[in-house]
Amino acid sequence: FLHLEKGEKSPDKKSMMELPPVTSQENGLSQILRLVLKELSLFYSRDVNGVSLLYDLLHSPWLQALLKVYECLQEYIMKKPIPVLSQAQALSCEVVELLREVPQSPEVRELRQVLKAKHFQGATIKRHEITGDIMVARIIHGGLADRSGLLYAGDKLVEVNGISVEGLEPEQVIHILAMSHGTIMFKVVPVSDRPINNQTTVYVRTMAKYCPWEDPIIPCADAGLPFRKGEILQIVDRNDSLWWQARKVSDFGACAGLIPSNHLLKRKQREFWWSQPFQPHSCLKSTTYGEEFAGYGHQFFIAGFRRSMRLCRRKSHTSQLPAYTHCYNALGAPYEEVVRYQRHPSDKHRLIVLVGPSGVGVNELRRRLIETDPNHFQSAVPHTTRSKKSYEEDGREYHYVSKETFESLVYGHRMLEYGEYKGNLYGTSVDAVRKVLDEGKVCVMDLEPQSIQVARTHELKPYVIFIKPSTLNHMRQSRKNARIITDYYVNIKFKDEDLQEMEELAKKMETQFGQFFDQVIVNDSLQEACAELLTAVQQAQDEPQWVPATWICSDTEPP
Ligand SMILES: Nc1ncnc2c1ncn2[C@@H]1O[C@H](COP(=O)(O)OP(=O)(O)OP(=O)(O)O)[C@@H](O)[C@H]1O
Repeated sequence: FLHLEKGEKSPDKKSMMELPPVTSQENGLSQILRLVLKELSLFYSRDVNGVSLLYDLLHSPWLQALLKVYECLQEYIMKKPIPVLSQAQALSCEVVELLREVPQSPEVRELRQVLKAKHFQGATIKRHEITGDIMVARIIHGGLADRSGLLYAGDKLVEVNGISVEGLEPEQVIHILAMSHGTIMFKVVPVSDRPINNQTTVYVRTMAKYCPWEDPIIPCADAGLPFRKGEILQIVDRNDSLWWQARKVSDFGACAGLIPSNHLLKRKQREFWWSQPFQPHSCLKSTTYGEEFAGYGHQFFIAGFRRSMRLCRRKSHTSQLPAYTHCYNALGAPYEEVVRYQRHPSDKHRLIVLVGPSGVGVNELRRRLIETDPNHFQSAVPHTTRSKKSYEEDGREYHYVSKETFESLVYGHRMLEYGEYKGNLYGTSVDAVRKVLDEGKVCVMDLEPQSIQVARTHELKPYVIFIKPSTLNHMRQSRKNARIITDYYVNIKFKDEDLQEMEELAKKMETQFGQFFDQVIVNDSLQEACAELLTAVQQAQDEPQWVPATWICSDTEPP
């Protein structure tokens, strides 16, 4: 289907010798076929056994098309050295007409689409700024042109299907291609220095979303690769400093598409990315906080299930504090280089972080996970500046520290997350998490999404699971008997607006922090969500996962 003619090169003499002798058009196979069909038609009406079958077979359009193509190719060989493009064009039209009535196989349909795609055969064209020539701007990795190995970026386009492209606008050339049926022939003058792509491929996680059709500066939107936040891309070509080529690891069969380079995307980000500030959850706005909750009413005590921790998060002033500034720095990198990592059985476990809007069931799921095997799963013991109660034990419910000690932990960046509640400070330290991991256990904690960045370190290698609410209708059913934990004394039923708020907040969290989520679990049926959580946690520990390259090799440069 794709014929590429390069410059003025004559046909290969050796291949000519090996071909059967030339048949002239008049005595050609089509002529013989016509005669045979004429003979057969005489017997057709007499109902001679098998004649109708033979007639239909020889009369089929595909056989006639095949003969036509064969004869025409013989003709081209005769008229050496230059193939006759006008004839080729006429031939392709005739053959297409012949085959038009024949139902097409899916493969033929697909091929037609490829051939008619706006970035023809996986290449883009542009007008040379100085000479005005139509040039091949880039070859799309894995596309038809790339696989043919015949077209290169920088080749000058001279003719398309016999029509000179001199003086034409690139759009007009595309129009000719779009109007062409079947075979498309290009006449090109090859670029003198063919580029060699000797770059190593790099894998990245996208930290922003991108839609080529909404990008006014992309050279060819049809050749663009749209992506969501958090997708893993394989970057296959970085020759152009502004436009790279990449493909999704989730769709390896597809050919590559254009994506803005790191440099370009950063520039764009400065213009319009992350313009919406994160809205903190307001579910508890009108709640009067009571006494903090201890023990959570369960048979055994699990550290880290402090209601005060969750309540103070919502009132926290964390974004003003130094520990949280990393978050904004990291958002500046549009692509994060990633590598495949599988924890060695002798390595420490990865930290499991659960994230979700208030009331979605983060703590319920965490508690149930720990209950499945309390010797294997554990929470980290938080710190607090409030005084110890008579029934409490230092290092079990909390680490009880002075305000000065707590603040020194904060300013020393030792706190993963912290906040103030009723005049006391509460927080979880890196050391508390490390203690669980050092004991060979899996540390499971919940974090506000703004704090994920702080936990994303080479040491903790957090695996982040987003707990997502199901649809409103489902939640109205499933949360009938559930209680929102807002206060020590009053556990109120979920109202419709609480559920709506949960849904809205979940959307915002996904939009703003979705790039950090390794897994998303919809908490519809508690039992199913628990089973999914257990599987996800096991996969995080025992199966290969994409992690930032800096966690594995500390000297990795950003792509
Ligand atoms: N899938 C579910 N089906 C029914 N009830 C659920 C489900 N998930 C959680 N719940 C209930 O919803 C209530 C709130 O859950 P939970 O306390 O775990 O929320 P949370 O995400 O930790 O939010 P917060 O931090 O505000 O407490 C609890 O009563 C819990 O038992």
